[in-house]
Amino acid sequence: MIYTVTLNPSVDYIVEVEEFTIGGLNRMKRDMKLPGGKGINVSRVLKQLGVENTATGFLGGFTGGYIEQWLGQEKIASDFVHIADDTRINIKLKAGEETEINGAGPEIAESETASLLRKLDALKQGDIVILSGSTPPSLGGDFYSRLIAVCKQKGAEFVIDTTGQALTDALAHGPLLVKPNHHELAELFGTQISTREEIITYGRKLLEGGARHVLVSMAGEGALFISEQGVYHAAAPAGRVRNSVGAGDSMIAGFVGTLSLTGGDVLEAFRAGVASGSATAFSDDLADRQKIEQLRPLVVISQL
Ligand SMILES: Nc1ncnc2c1ncn2[C@@H]1O[C@H](COP(=O)(O)OP(=O)(O)OP(=O)(O)O)[C@@H](O)[C@H]1O
Ligand SMILES: O=P(O)(O)OC[C@@]1(O)O[C@H](CO)[C@@H](O)[C@@H]1O
Repeated sequence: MIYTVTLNPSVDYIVEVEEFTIGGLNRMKRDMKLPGGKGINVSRVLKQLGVENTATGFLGGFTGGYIEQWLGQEKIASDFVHIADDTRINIKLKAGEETEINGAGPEIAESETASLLRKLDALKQGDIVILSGSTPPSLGGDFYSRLIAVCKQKGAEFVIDTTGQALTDALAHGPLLVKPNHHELAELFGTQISTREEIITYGRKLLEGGARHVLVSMAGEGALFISEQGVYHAAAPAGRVRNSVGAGDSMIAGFVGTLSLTGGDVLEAFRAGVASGSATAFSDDLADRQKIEQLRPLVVISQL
């Protein structure tokens, strides 16, 4: 079974204005309220790909209820800890460019933390746990380490999509996949990255640090895949970008879902990852199956 863990879900409030005036009254041209948070996005795209999975983490209040109901309508199995505080609302403002304002996240009580750890007790060998997104401040910086320890103890594989120290600490435990974008990769090493060669150099360091597979996404420039099998580039298919929120999560879903469906074909997984990321970038909501399948044959992979 594949599990996604979203410690800090969100209702993504996508707001489109013709022109944004700071300090003035802006009227929305269009708005959408979507379930969000990185692991939840991964779950929704996995479902589109026909990969059954269970979404877990913390949900609370009217916002948490909204997300749970949406997942239910899409027939995605969910097993969240219900918390007393409200799940956050993240604002995604579209005014030509995309501006994001993400909430810090709710207060999580110790008893709620203990409930999540108890749920993970059911993990077993062969399971894959996808740990994605930020951690609400009340959980403390090392919470992912505790979850990784449970995965290891149960013999489950894990994927981690987060930033900073939590990502660095996770490497030594052998994540199945890490997927920084090229800006996050540079930040992780406290450096500037301007060429493909530099991305490969720093991406290899993640592999040497313990990751089994490394994807470095580069938005419209596609992605690099770095693993023991070699280094590959995939160009992103061309299309009109509508909403790139969740493109990275879709890429993780495409990769992990296809790896699991094919029994380990990493290049097919890479292709599906890029197709899923781009399919989301070209959609208002996350990618659906039809769009992913349409783009899959258009992804050109070359070995470097
Ligand atoms: N403008 C775009 N055109 C085509 N494909 C895109 C575009 N933006 C994203 N993608 C696809 O999605 C993948 C992931 O995108 P990106 O590098 O933006 O990830 P990310 O920064 O983690 O995204 P996010 O945080 O918005 O979820 C890219 O490798 C590419 O395949
Ligand atoms: O604040 P975090 O947890 O880092 O990111 C949360 C978030 O920006 O990530 C998803 C897109 O990847 C959105 O659905 C959500 O709003």
